[in-house]
Amino acid sequence: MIEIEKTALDGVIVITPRRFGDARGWFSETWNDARLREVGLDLNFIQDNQSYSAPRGTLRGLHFQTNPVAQDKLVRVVRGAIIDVAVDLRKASPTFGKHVAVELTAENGKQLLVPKGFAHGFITTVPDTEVFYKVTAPYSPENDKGLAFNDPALGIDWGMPESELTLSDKDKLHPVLADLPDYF
Ligand SMILES: Cc1cn([C@H]2C[C@H](O)[C@@H](COP(=O)(O)OP(=O)(O)O[C@H]3O[C@@H](C)C(=O)[C@@H](O)[C@H]3O)O2)c(=O)[nH]c1=O
Repeated sequence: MIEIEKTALDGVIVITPRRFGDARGWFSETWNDARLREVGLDLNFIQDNQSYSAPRGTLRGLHFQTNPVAQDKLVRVVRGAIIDVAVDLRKASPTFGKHVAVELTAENGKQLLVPKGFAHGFITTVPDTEVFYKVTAPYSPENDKGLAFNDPALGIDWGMPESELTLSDKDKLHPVLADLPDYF
C-alpha cells in the first residue's frame, strides 16, 4: 500500500510507502515497480544514488540533466532530514519557474518524485544526512546542468541564511533561470 499526494506542480508527487510496525521496529517496501505502475507511474529506474552531507545547511542543487539523458528522480532520506525542492523548467508549462518544497526525513519516510523537465536540489536541515534516490537515465557530465539556487526569480526559501550554507564550488556558479536555454 502506498499513499500518493499530488503537489502544485503537475507530475511532482509525494509518495509515502506503508510501514509495517512491530516490536522490532518497522518494515517498508520503499520501491515497488508494480505498485507504481498501478497508479500510472511507468518509470524505468536504472541507477541508485546516495549522498552523505555532514554539515547541516549543505545545499546540493539545483541540478538537472538534459535530453536524451533527462532523469526522473525518486528521492528519499535514509538518515537525517532535508527540504527537497523541484523547479519546473518545462517552457510550455503553466507553472514554468515555479517550485515545490517538501520536507523529507528518515522518520516520515516520504519520497518525492521529480520528473524529467525539473531542476532538483535540497538543503539538509540536520547534520549527517543521507539521501538516496533512484534515477531513470545514466549520469552524463556533458548533460549535467545547473540553475542558481538563489535566483531571486525562483523565490525559494531555503530556511537558512546564505552565510550558513555549504555548497560545492560548481553550485556557486550556476546561471539564473532567465539565462537558461529552453531545454525542455
Ligand atoms: C550525480 C553523479 C555524480 N557523480 C560524481 C561526479 C563528481 O565527481 C561527484 C560529485 O558530483 P556532484 O557534485 O554533481 O554531486 P551532487 O551535487 O550531489 O549532485 C546531485 O545533486 C542532486 C541535487 C541531484 O539531483 C542529483 O541528480 C545530482 O545532480 O560524483 C557520479 O559519478 N555519478 C553521478 O550520478
